Amino acid sequence: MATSISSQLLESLLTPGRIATVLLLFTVSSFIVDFTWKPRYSASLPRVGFGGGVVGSIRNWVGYVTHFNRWVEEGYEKYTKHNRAYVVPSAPSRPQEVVIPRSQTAWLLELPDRILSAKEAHADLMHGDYQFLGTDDQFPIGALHKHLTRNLVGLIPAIQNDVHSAIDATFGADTENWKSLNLWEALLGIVPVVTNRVVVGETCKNKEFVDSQVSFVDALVRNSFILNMFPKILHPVVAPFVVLPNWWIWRKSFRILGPVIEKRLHDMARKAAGDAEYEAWEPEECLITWLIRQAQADGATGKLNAALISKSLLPIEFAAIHTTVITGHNLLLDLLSSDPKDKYPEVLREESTRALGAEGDGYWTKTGLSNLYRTDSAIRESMRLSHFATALTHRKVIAKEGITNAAEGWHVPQGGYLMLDLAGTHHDPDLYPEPHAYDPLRFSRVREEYETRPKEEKSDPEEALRVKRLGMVTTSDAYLPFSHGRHACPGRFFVAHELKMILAYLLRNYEIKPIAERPKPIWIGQTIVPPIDAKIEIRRRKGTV
Ligand code: HEM
Repeated sequence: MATSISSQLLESLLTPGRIATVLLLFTVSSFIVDFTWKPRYSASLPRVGFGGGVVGSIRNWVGYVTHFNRWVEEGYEKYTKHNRAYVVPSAPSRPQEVVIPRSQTAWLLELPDRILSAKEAHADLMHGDYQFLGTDDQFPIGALHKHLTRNLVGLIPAIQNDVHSAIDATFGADTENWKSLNLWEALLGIVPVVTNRVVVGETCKNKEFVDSQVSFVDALVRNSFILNMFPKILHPVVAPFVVLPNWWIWRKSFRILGPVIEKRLHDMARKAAGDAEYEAWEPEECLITWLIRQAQADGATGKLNAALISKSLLPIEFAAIHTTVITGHNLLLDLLSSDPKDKYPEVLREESTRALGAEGDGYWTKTGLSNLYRTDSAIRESMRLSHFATALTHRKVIAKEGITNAAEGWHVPQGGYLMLDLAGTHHDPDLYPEPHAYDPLRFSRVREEYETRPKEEKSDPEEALRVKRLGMVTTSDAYLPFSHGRHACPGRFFVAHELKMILAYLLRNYEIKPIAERPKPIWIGQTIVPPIDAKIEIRRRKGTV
């Protein structure tokens, strides 16, 4: 009798309508709990968006997807330009952010990590605690900061070979017929292979492995978007399910990479133990080796584990692959849709032919690549104009007491967020005349004009420094695609080499038709969805095969 009553009760409770109502109530109450947990900012800070309170917050969450850029544009004119901070709404699961004016960039970036954290901000944005399968991303980030740039010169020939073979395989050798190719897919055939040269060395030639890393990053971006739409309080329940594809992809890729790492661990251990057989042996320079070297140097034997090392590569694959693909995509779209009368692709082709000719043996050197002023400028200008996120510098307040800004007197409590507005800065006519035009020689003109001056007109050291700082890897408070300060992207020196070699090889070996109109991205919140349908028409130059 009791059993039949309880089963009747259960049946009546489990009607689809009731389940939907319960789920809806649960979600709404989770949003309310989330809302009450979010940090509150000083009332003295001005706001953009649809207003405060519960109704305003709900409108802001919905409006975030379509209105974020408009809010930041408005904030730039009203507040940033007048050296004032302001608050902009965020996605539902995230706290609102305080946008810091350019004049206070140094203040923001010089605060120590124990007060204002880049790590926590990155982890929250990408839900790294769930998505990177339980690894600490500071291990690979630290290793990359320390080892990448110092090993870059030695890696140039291998990177160049990878660039050439990946481009040949993607664009083909037909010198007669024009091929119409999807540019996004073409770049996905090139950039991940080349990028993986510094991550996994020779294994970058294993297509199945490289494809798995691209799938991992795709899953990461997708999951991040999904989780951003859930109240944070539900993440511990929802996230383990959302990130199941990450585990699956990692397991698949580990079948390929696991034996490579096991062997490297074995060989490096024998070398470190002074085994005579290994005296002349040197490990391949790549992140796998740098992680092992770092763990050996720190005496962190627990980190000398193949599974952990392979998981530690994942945050770097994320930081490196799509950022570079989008940047290359923007660069080619900007360049090919520039006015054909200016013949900019031809100008860059001529420059790289001249510079490579001076190298003698057909291989780039660091000096040769750094002499590509115009190519460097064309990339820097595209990164200025065609940014892929409204902001790329976010910091989270982790100090218990919060932070107080002395210049304006406002306070942000623990858990609050601060950001630098890249979009407004990059399009400010006071910093960049005609800011919405793609002017590929914007920076090289100044550098070249300076070089041609007689010696006596180059005696001002400040001016010399200012000119030198126009190269694409130099960050500043007015140029933020790689962010700025001590957490500025450590991969940017590699990216500069990679993109210059890609562009030089493409332009020297292929004809590409101009594009009549620059395909536009779609914005969702503060990031773009690139125009991934864009196509280019391309044909191998005669006499280059
Ligand atoms: C065009 C391509 C790239 C762009 C636009 C880019 C941009 C950025 C930005 C904006 C940051 C955030 C810094 C901050 O929070 O202040 C960053 C961090 C980082 N990037 Fe890149 N990146 C690119 C390529 C790469 C590559 C190829 C690698 C590795 C080979 C890499 C490794 C990293 C790492 C490890 C960090 C974290 C640094 C830290 O927290 O100290 N990036 N990048």
